[in-house]
Amino acid sequence: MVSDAKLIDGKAFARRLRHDIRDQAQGLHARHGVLPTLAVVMVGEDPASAVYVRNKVRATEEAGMRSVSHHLPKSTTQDELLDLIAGLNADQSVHGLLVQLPLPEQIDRDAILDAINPEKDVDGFHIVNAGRLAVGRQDGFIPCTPMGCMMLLRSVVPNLAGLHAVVIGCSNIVGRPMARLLQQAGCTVTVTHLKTRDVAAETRRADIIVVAAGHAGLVRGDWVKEGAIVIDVGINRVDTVSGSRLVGDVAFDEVSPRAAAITPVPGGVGPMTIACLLQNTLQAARQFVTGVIMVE
Ligand SMILES: Nc1nc(=O)c2c([nH]1)NC[C@@H]1CN(c3ccc(C(=O)N[C@@H](CCC(=O)O)C(=O)O)cc3)C=[N+]21
Ligand SMILES: [Mg+2]
Repeated sequence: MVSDAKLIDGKAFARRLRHDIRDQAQGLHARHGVLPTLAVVMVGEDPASAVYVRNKVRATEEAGMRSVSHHLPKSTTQDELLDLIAGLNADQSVHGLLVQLPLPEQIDRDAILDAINPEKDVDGFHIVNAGRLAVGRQDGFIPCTPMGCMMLLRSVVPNLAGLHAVVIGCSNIVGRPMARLLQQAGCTVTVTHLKTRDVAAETRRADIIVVAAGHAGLVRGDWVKEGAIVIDVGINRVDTVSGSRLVGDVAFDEVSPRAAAITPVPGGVGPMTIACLLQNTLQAARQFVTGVIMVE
């Protein structure tokens, strides 16, 4: 007899986390006079990006932190964007800095990401922070989505050591850093990607499945072992007769009866991504304070 999976409530988890962050941000401000500040840069008119940026700005302010946003036209040149980043890097009142992706095609994404001061790189996308994570150092910024996934996993299974985790997708933003974090937590990790011959054969053996493929309903019921934990990073807008709705990369109705625990979409990983961005912004402001104290 199968019982329904335990729903992992990312929205509630994120709300508690944002509340804790708010207290800590206030404490930092009271003790050191530093108001943690996040600069968000968006280029162009991608409607989904505009929604995410608005949500980030609102969450930052609700957590008692300051946000500065810069919205540049779609025609912005790479040099113009680099100039803006240089100014924000030099601005002592800005602790965290992110450039919303995707960028227009005339701009080289890696050149932009690598221009951000790594100590302000709250997305954790700079090559220095990717490198820190890759070699297991603890002093970098961890990308927000994988960080949020780890928190949700640990809320279900505090000790992940020895479990077999399968990550579907190997982007620099989710899959790769996710695999590294799982490995550091003691999991045996398999990463599947577009060239993998039989993804389902891998997921069927998994205790933990993290899917970030950007493919609605990819993970079917028979891909999942009874009692597995399933983390759905997918955000797919699909059209229905009554408008559009958001679905993940997991065929939720098929998978949830088999899984021990599963994240919904919406209300799972997405809200955690934003809460972890605030966590990283607080960390950036703390490190700024520590640096100032050491210089004094
Ligand atoms: N430099 C950069 N950093 C990012 O972190 C980044 C980015 N670029 N580009 C786009 C992706 C996407 N992303 C999401 C954040 C929150 C939700 C989120 O809150 N989702 C809600 C639903 C939101 C809705 O209803 O549309 C949920 O899943 O419950 C989703 C996706 C951050 N991204
Ligand atoms: Mg979600």
